[in-house]
Amino acid sequence: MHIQIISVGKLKEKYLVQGIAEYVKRLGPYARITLTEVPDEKAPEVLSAAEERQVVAREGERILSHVKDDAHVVALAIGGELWSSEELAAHIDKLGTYGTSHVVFVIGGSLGLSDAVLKRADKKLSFGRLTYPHQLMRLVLVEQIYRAMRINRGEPYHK
Ligand SMILES: C[S@@+](CC[C@H](N)C(=O)[O-])C[C@H]1O[C@@H](n2cnc3c(N)ncnc32)[C@H](O)[C@@H]1O
Repeated sequence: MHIQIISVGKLKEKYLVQGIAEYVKRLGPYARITLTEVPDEKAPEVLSAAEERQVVAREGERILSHVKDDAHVVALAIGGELWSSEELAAHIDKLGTYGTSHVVFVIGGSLGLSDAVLKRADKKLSFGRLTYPHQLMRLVLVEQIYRAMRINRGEPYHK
């Protein structure tokens, strides 16, 4: 299975770069993982609501330009469905069983995801009602994908 993670902005923090690289390495035997970073829209700190919508829409267009038509898209959204790790594992397993070979996880930028991206998403997944910084979210997500793969293979991992 090809798992692609699309996120907004260049990852800068060294500890996040290293943590993500570690989980991508661990995921090697389970799936092909690709990380796609789209540029964030440069904007002043203070924006009107209309300007914020424009920023999010532009970032959304960049995200969607990397989404293939046949890909199954899971958008990370605070208001999305709440799944356990086992439910995420079961979802990925089911996709593989029914022949989906390309799964895309999408993480928004600091202002979130556009309506167009949310509309394209096949699933909206919430990691709870807390707001995570978008760069940290990438590390949390790769760990959960790794956990899901271990669950699906029946392999031991931290409870
Ligand atoms: C800083 S958050 C954006 C906050 C923005 N106000 C919103 O409501 O989407 C950046 C991105 O990280 C992801 N994210 C942050 N917290 C999340 C959570 N609890 N569950 C799922 N995704 C989350 C989402 O993809 C979000 O677009």
